[in-house]
Amino acid sequence: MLFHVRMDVHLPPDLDPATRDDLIAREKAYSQQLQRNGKWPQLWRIAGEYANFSILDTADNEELHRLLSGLPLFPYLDITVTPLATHPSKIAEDD
Ligand SMILES: O=C(O)CC1=CCC(=O)O1
Repeated sequence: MLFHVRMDVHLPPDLDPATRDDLIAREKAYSQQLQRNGKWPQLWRIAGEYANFSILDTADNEELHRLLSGLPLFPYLDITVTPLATHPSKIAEDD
């Protein structure tokens, strides 16, 4: 199942710099592992914002929730999820 996910990052301005760096490093490692195993096929920075648009590909809503709630930055994210369905006008890859 494909999901469009928007994540807005809201780190407290007074967060200890070492804690901030550690969170961001762990977030990167976590997301890159999911990219490598195909669960997170698209990750885009929204230009001009500390936010991203992502496509996640999970077996079901429960797996999506598990992956998102495991993000190291999860306590600092506003997350908006949109389920995706195939558009009837989309051409096949080989058309
Ligand atoms: O958009 C961000 O910076 C938050 C984030 C999600 C995956 C990642 O590596 O960073």
